[in-house]
Amino acid sequence: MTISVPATSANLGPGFDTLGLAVDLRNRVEFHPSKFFSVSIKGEGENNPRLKGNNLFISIFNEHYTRLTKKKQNFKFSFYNQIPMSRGLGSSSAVIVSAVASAHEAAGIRVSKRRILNHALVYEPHPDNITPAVMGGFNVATIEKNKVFSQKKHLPDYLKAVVVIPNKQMNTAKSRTILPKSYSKENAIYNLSHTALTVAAFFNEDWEMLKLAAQDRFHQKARMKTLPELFSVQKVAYESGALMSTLSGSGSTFFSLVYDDDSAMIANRLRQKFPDFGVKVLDFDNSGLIIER
Ligand SMILES: Nc1ncnc2c1ncn2[C@@H]1O[C@H](COP(=O)(O)OP(=O)(O)O)[C@@H](O)[C@H]1O
Ligand SMILES: N[C@@H](CCOP(=O)(O)O)C(=O)O
Repeated sequence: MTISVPATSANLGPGFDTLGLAVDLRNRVEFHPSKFFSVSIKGEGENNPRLKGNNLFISIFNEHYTRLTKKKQNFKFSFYNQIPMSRGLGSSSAVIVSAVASAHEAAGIRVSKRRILNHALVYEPHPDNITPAVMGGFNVATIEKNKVFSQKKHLPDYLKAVVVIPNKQMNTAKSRTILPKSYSKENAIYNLSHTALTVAAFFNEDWEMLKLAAQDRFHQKARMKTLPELFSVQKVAYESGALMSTLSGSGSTFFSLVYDDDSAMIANRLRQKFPDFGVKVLDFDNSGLIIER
């Protein structure tokens, strides 16, 4: 059994805790029942001994497997990770979603993606990453009565993501503590109207509107100040023709949406200007959670 989940870029500027999309960088896990518990990791996290034991995946998997089967069973898990940790590309959401989905599969219980999403919400209280991780594509999401309500837009092939990934880790929980405790009415209206315009631009495929729409007064500036080169990354991305360029999740990755035709040129400019940062051109992912039986 193989389960895979894509990386995500959340917020997309003004849509704090609300907007997110999936990119084609996946964490994959294979597992089967075994006499002894074992974990092997290839890719991201392979040199991290903490992940070989009771990591976030294992604890969520065990919780759901025991709840569903009322049994204890050892498994052999093999992880193939492409999503860098604590860089704003939704590594924790991918792990949470894959653990919930894997436990249901291991228990022989088939459930809808919506059900898996609602289980994932227990571990990640904002829906902007877990929704595209499960559904793929661009998503707008909210929570009502502990359930996620969302709308998805399929992203076309002629768009690409260019991500600039610094070495610096930014833990999401920690990076939420540096945000203001409250916002003025003026700034609330600013973000509300810009989020609405961003959503409309995605659904109407008005990509040229995104640069104006995707401006934020809630979280980006405070977070980018902790790694000031990110202001220059955004400037270079826009000067090179990016359609939108925003902090990815809580950072440190910077996400740009670009036309496919411009993607190599924009990525090369960013590589030249920021040789210490990783730069990748990625397809968008419209599949989300994939279960291969
Ligand atoms: N592949 C993984 N296996 C196990 N746990 C992981 C993995 N990736 C991320 N995590 C967990 O998620 C945490 C990172 O979460 P967070 O700071 O929200 O990063 P991100 O911005 O990438 O979602 C890690 O400290 C670890 O606990
Ligand atoms: N809305 C959240 C998104 C966090 O995304 P991540 O990829 O950094 O986990 C926030 O901005 O805190």
